Amino acid sequence: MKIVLLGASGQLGQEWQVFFNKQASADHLLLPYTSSQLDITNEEELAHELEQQEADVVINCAAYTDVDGAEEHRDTALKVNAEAVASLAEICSDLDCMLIHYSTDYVFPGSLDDRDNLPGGYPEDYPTNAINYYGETKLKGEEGIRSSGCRHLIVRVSWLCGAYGANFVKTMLMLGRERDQLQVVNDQWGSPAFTENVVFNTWQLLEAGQSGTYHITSKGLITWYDFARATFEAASVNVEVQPVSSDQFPTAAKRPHFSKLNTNKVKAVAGTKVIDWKLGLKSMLEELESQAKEG
Ligand SMILES: NC(=O)C1=CN([C@@H]2O[C@H](COP(=O)(O)OP(=O)(O)OC[C@H]3O[C@@H](n4cnc5c(N)ncnc54)[C@H](OP(=O)(O)O)[C@@H]3O)[C@@H](O)[C@H]2O)C=CC1
Ligand SMILES: Cc1cn([C@H]2C[C@H](O)[C@@H](COP(=O)(O)OP(=O)(O)O[C@H]3O[C@@H](C)C(=O)[C@@H](O)[C@H]3O)O2)c(=O)[nH]c1=O
Repeated sequence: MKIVLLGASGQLGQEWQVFFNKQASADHLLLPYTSSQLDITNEEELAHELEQQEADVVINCAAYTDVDGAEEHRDTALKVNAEAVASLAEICSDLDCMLIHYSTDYVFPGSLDDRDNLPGGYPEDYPTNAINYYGETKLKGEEGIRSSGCRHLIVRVSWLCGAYGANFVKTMLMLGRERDQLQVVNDQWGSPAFTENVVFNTWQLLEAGQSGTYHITSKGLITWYDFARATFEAASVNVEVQPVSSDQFPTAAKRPHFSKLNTNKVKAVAGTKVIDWKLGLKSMLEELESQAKEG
């Protein structure tokens, strides 16, 4: 199976490469492209490259992920997350290639009422209404894929964290080591998805011949404050963490009060594993520690 990986230098892109390196199977050939090797907004180049490669599967990890930045740099966010994704889907449809694409919890409205009414989280078919511009662009990307008619898996993840690239856990560890005190919001609820588990489960979905939209995240419901506290405890970082409300931590883009994704659909597919968030955090921190030891 020939697999093209787009956005290869991001956190999920790097995790896919680690996964294939560990698998080392002669049955799978992974062709990773960083943004400088292939810019997905360059439609002509994208079509040319995919035609040349005759891939069976394209995994799209490329995205504009700066949530606050998207409010200001609207054109870029729209181009990368929506227009380029729609073109990619058309190309995949023409080439009869399977497209695996990632989307976000921020496609949902994220109200506190939803937290009370949906204790298990948003199911895949719950009506979308994006919370911010990044979420809007990601939603348009999803719609572009569905209307292209290409064979696809759209995997929505939330609060993505892993040992490679930038994420909340790594930001907290950096800030926690620099400062004596931090303020972290305690009125936004959700659950982290860990890159290693996301890649594993996506692969299970592909191997099981699944298509359509799936949610992948961990078990549990926590706030960012809980997540920060647990990170410092597990990594033995001594910093005072103050819980604050969203109003006390203003950001350019609005964040949801609730963005838990329901994982019943993925859980029903044989071979998948939905892990507890504490276990995901532990194994991520272990991986970071072993990277630090290796220097
Ligand atoms: N991070 C998170 O918390 C969440 C992420 N997601 C989704 O998961 C997916 C993976 O996210 P994640 O790995 O964290 O993202 P990252 O920001 O870590 O990586 C995104 C990658 O996309 C690349 N990229 C950006 N623009 C282009 C372009 N025009 N052409 C080609 N590549 C480009 C970037 O390249 P470069 O580094 O050179 O800019 C980067 O390597 C995305 O679809 C994201 O929307 C969903 C929910 C949560
Ligand atoms: C750094 C920091 C953040 N926060 C808050 C801001 C925000 O509400 C929350 C998380 O901050 P981040 O900047 O990591 O979060 P954010 O960029 O919103 O993360 C999102 O990324 C995109 C790509 C997604 O798709 C989402 O699923 C989600 O993971 O924590 C604090 O309260 N204190 C802090 O010191």
